[in-house]
Amino acid sequence: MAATASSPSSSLCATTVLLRKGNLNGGGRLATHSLLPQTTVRATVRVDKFSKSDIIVSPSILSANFSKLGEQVKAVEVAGCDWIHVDVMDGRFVPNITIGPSLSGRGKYYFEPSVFLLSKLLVMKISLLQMIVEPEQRVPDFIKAGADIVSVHCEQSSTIHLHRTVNQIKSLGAKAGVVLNPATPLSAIEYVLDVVDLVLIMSVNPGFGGQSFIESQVKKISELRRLCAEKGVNPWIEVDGGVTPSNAYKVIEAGANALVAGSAGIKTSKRPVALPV
Ligand SMILES: O=C(CO)[C@H](O)[C@H](O)COP(=O)(O)O
Ligand SMILES: [Co+2]
Repeated sequence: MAATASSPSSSLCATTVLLRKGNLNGGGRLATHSLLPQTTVRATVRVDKFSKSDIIVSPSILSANFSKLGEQVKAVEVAGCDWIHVDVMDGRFVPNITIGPSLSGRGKYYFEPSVFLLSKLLVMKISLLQMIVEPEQRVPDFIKAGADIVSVHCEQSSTIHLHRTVNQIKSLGAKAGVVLNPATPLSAIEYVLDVVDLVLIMSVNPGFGGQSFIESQVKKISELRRLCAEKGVNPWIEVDGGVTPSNAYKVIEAGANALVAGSAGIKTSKRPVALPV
């Protein structure tokens, strides 16, 4: 896909409007999120409609201007992006802190950036990456808030019981992903490869947008693709960090079919644009 966003049409943040509507309508949209079966249907059906032979571009909100978050994510959706990438960082597993599910009763306050707010605003799928210690503690809240795909790091300093956490995510109705830091070998996830929906290769050291792509990860992507073929499984293979229009071909050739685009996907100083593939 290759698309350019149009400028958000309303001067009033669309997020605010949607959340007001939700509240004015007796909170019906809020109630949906407290009912697990509806959340389950939403997450699985929404993600399953995508073909793994297409390339998904997933802009990362880490590169957005958070004071204009609603406008900027809406613009990338209008541009034709299908998934939005949300990094949850706790300042412990990675040296940065981002957003939570919702700190104020599921979007009660319109100014609070949260996963709930994004899910109310967007039709786009929310692909959530938990770069935190003990992600299992937060899985239910993020799924209730509207995450369609929940990915957790495989490193022991984040997720102690990876297989259990993957099953937890799936049992709550979302797609489950596992994430590897650049230094982590594929052997760390081999034993969950038959149960995950997505494997994400970090191609920068996680924490910040705008870093340079670590070239050694291309080989890791092709090894992962080969390992999946050997095992007869076909998870999404996603790459995150330093992916740009000039190196996207390398990771696609290596076998990736989902690309996170931070600084290449959302520019804070200009009108947001989608990464051409
Ligand atoms: O996980 C991340 C950094 O840790 C983010 O997804 C980040 O937004 C990627 O940004 P860029 O494409 O600019 O490298
Ligand atoms: Co990310």
